[in-house]
Formats: sequence, structure tokens, C-alpha cells
Amino acid sequence: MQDIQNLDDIKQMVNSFYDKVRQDEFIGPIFDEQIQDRWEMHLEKMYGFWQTVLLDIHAYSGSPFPPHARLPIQKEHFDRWMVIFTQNIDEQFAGPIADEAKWRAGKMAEMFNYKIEYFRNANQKPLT
Ligand code: HEM
Repeated sequence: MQDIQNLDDIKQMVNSFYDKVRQDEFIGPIFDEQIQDRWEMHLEKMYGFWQTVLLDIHAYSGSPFPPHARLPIQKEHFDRWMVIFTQNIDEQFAGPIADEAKWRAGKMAEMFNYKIEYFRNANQKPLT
């Protein structure tokens, strides 16, 4: 099995991942609800994001966290996201870059979840 090597591989990884995500009854509806008819734009953005992370080509310059801050998601959703992401890579790619993709995704899922929990708890505190 080959490693992730170029933009075509990134597109293959991203497209197949979001195909599976959209079919998943637990997290699929959360994406569709938010993205609606902007899927093409989302996929383009994600090609750029993963190119930047994995191939060192600066094709993304956004802030990954803010769009997630108000989504109705918690640890169980990130866990499902990670299972689909990991399986999807392992089905098609193997090597250091494929490993890096799984590692980075895991770290970001952890950080997103931590921030979401932190803000949720902070907002629940009484003001006094
Ligand atoms: C269950 C977990 C997750 C859900 C439901 C989710 C959902 C979404 C949605 C709906 C958007 C598009 C926002 C919009 O354009 O309206 C988005 C953007 C994005 N997501 Fe996630 N996401 C999840 C986990 C992750 C993880 C673990 C990563 C780490 C790789 C990630 C990386 C990104 C990035 C980079 C963007 C683009 C941000 C930008 O607009 O610049 N997401 N996500």
C-alpha cells in the first residue's frame, strides 16, 4: 500500500472520508445541517488544510477551531469522527504521512473537544 504523496492522494483521502461521514447517522446530519449546499467549498478548504499539514504546501490559512465552537458536539462525536478517519486512511494508505495524518487529526480532535467543553462550562457559571 502506498503512502499519501500528493494532492491527488489528499483529494482521495478527503473525498472518501466525507462520503463516509455523510452516510454516518450519528455525525452525518451535524455536517449536513451546518454545511447545507456549501459542500464543494468545504471539500476545497479541506484539501488545502491537509496539503498544508501533510505536504508542507501552504494552501490553507484559516482558523480551524471557530466553526466548531457552537456545533452540538461532544466527545462521542469526536470519537466517531476519529474512527471513520482512521479506518478510511488505513483502507487506502500506509506510511509515515498516513500516520502523521491520523496523529494530527487525533491531536486536533482532543484540542477541539477540550475547548468546546471549557467554553460550555465557563458559560454555565453564574456571573457573581
Ligand atoms: C464530530 C466532529 C466534527 C464535526 C461535526 C465537524 C464539523 C465541521 C463543519 C460543519 C465545518 C464547516 C463549517 C462551515 O464552513 O460552515 C468544519 C470545518 C472544518 N473542520 Fe471540522 N468537524 C469535526 C471535527 C474536526 C476535526 C477532528 C478536525 C481536525 C482535522 C476538523 C477540521 C476542520 C477544518 C480545518 C475546518 C475548516 C475551518 C475553516 O473554515 O477554516 N474538524 N468542521
